[in-house]
Amino acid sequence: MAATVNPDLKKERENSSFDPNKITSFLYGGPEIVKKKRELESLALNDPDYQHEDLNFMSQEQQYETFLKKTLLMVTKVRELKIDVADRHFYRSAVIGTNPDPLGLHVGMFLPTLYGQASQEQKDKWLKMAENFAIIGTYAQTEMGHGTFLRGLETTATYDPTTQEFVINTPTITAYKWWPGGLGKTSNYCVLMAQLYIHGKSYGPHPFMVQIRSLQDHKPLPGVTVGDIGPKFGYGSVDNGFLAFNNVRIPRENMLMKYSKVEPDGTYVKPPSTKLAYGTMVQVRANIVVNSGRVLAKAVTIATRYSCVRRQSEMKPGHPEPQVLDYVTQQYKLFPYLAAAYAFWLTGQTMMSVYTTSSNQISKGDISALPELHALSAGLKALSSWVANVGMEECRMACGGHGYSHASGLPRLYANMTPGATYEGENTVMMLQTARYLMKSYNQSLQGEKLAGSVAYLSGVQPVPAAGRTRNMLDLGVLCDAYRHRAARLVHEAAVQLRNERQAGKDQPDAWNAASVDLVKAAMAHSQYFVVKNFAERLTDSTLDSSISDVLTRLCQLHALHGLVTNSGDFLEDGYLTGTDVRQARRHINALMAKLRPDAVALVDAFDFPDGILNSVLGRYDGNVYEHLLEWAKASPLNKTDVHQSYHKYLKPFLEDNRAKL
Ligand SMILES: CC(C)(COP(=O)(O)OP(=O)(O)OC[C@H]1O[C@@H](n2cnc3c(N)ncnc32)[C@H](O)[C@@H]1OP(=O)(O)O)[C@@H](O)C(=O)NCCC(=O)NCCSC(=O)CCCC(=O)O
Ligand SMILES: Cc1cc2nc3c(=O)[nH]c(=O)nc-3n(C[C@H](O)[C@H](O)[C@H](O)COP(=O)(O)OP(=O)(O)OC[C@H]3O[C@@H](n4cnc5c(N)ncnc54)[C@H](O)[C@@H]3O)c2cc1C
Repeated sequence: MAATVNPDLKKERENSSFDPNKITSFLYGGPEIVKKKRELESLALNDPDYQHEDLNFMSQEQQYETFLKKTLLMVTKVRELKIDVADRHFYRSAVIGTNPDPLGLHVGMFLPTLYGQASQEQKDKWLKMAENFAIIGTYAQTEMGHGTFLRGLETTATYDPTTQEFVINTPTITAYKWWPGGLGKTSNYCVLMAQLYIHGKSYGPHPFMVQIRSLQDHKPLPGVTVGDIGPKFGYGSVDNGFLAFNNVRIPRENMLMKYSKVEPDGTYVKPPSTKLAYGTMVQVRANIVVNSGRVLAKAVTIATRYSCVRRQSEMKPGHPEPQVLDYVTQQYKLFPYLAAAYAFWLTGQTMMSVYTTSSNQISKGDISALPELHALSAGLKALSSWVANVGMEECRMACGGHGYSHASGLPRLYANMTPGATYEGENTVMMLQTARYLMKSYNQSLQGEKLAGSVAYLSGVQPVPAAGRTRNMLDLGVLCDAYRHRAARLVHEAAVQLRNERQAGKDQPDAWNAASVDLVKAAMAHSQYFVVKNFAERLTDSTLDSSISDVLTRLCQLHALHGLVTNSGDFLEDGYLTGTDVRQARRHINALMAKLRPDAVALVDAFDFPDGILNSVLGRYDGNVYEHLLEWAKASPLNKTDVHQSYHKYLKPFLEDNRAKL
């Protein structure tokens, strides 16, 4: 086995213009954090207790069992090692890689819902148990018939004042809870979203704490039907489940009552906003923005390293085969996603800081930040997960045939991450939520109100510049202005279209539906402007070393220019940019790619994913791809014996029969 680094990758690293550690430090928030991250990762990756056969060689049942064992062990070890809460994600992501785990919903939604929606008494009662995994819960909201439309949920929680209980029921097949992670086999509790009924009146979806399995033998409690929904596109390591109730009674105190309340006599106390019950989803959407950046970073790390190791075809007659990354078309496949990975990594950080500030404000009772937080997180969640989806697939195809093998890590990455476009709010639906906020804000600005936050720019649409003006299309200020203009114009045009539909006689919902393609386009442009502006602003950080600010600036320019060229119609339509500007933009892209080429490997190294986390033969740090491909294939279950048992069962008699008939 080759112990040395592949010479092509070695040369790439020697020729880069900067030290990748500096960018790693920038991406993670300083050298101390990077040090901690690396320590925790190597602790997890070198722990023999976490080793197991490749998941790709396992059935769904084996994957679930392996991951259950592994995540339970992780919980115990995190406690023993006394890892700080703030650092746990480093350890966790090294243990689970890019696979979801059966406790993911407990940590990611069940606990956050208790923190965000439970009253103090309820926290006193359940938090200690939940935080210490004495109970395991999930977030059971989606039903077979309704995921998007929460007001359409059919599960009922009917208050019975005589016993001071809620009676939970699943009135139809479509009311079965369907999808919640960890529900199928793992959880014994859940936060259940159900329609609250009091004295025959409906109050809409509310969260309830419901025990579903016995703490003694893990059997479903009386009246509870629960199980696994079966194999999926990915997510083999998680037991997504179904759940139904038949007259299951829970105490009144089990409705999560931080905001809405039901008094013993059945009096309903309204929350300051009914949407506070949707708070956990907002948090997870903000997290998806962070994850999309990371996932894209993983995919481009794999494809970029491999493209330096892979040599193919003859570029110049008689010359050695070039590294495929030297083909400019290959650069055009990968570098825009390299730039997008950086863009979303940084957007994710800003999104999380907006989330933290706003949610602190909200939990103190000031809910004024809620609409902006919802609109921003919905739009960025949708944009980032869409780009990650397309990018992961582009990276897979850029690896040629080997990209299709599970050895590349890319099919599994894709299958596990693509639902980010669907769960936690289907992307089109999320863009329409952002559009709703944009339309409201736009109308407020028409009425002379001053707008703040991400929509402040809607207050004044910039005029189209005079013809003949030349621009420097590499100037980040010019690029931000162009994105800003496009967003403001598309918001304006969607608003005009809505108004025209109304004037043509449609009611508001029909007009909204008729204008919805343009509304999504406007929300997309708004979100893209946010990402480009955020990237450019981060580069103004005066502590940035010039060697890295130069290369990061190129990435930012490439990100903005690539988006501009691929959506050029939007910028040209009203004459804001000219054909010359777009032509210039295309030329700059080529020049930027040529400048980025020697830094490509260093730029992906800077994401600092150890091999154990990347889990890809093609993306290995040492580039020794071919010998490990062979080793990986040899470990495949079909190769455990030279002659497979099916030969004796089927092939042998078939061949013998055919030979006998000759
Ligand atoms: C689509 C909507 C937003 C529609 O809700 P609606 O009540 O019909 O609302 P509407 O009439 O369109 O708007 C009414 C109003 O509510 C606002 N709003 C809506 N959601 C929020 C929020 N979260 N925070 C703050 N405000 C919110 C809207 O902006 C509207 O405001 P407005 O009237 O315009 O002032 C909602 O139903 C929804 O959020 N659906 C998506 C469901 C979802 O995200 N499910 C996630 C399940 S858990 C999961 O998938 C976990 C996977 C994790 C994993 O496996 O890793
Ligand atoms: C891997 C995975 C894990 C999940 N985990 C959980 C979990 O832990 N807990 C949980 O509760 N749920 C979970 N879900 C469910 C998930 O949240 C829902 O699937 C998601 O919210 C989308 O809802 P839906 O399935 O009803 O899609 P639908 O709304 O039926 O979407 C179908 C199509 O209709 C369109 N559409 C729907 N409404 C509108 C509209 N108003 N305007 C325009 N177009 C519209 C959509 O854009 C989409 O194209 C999970 C799902 C997956 C795939």
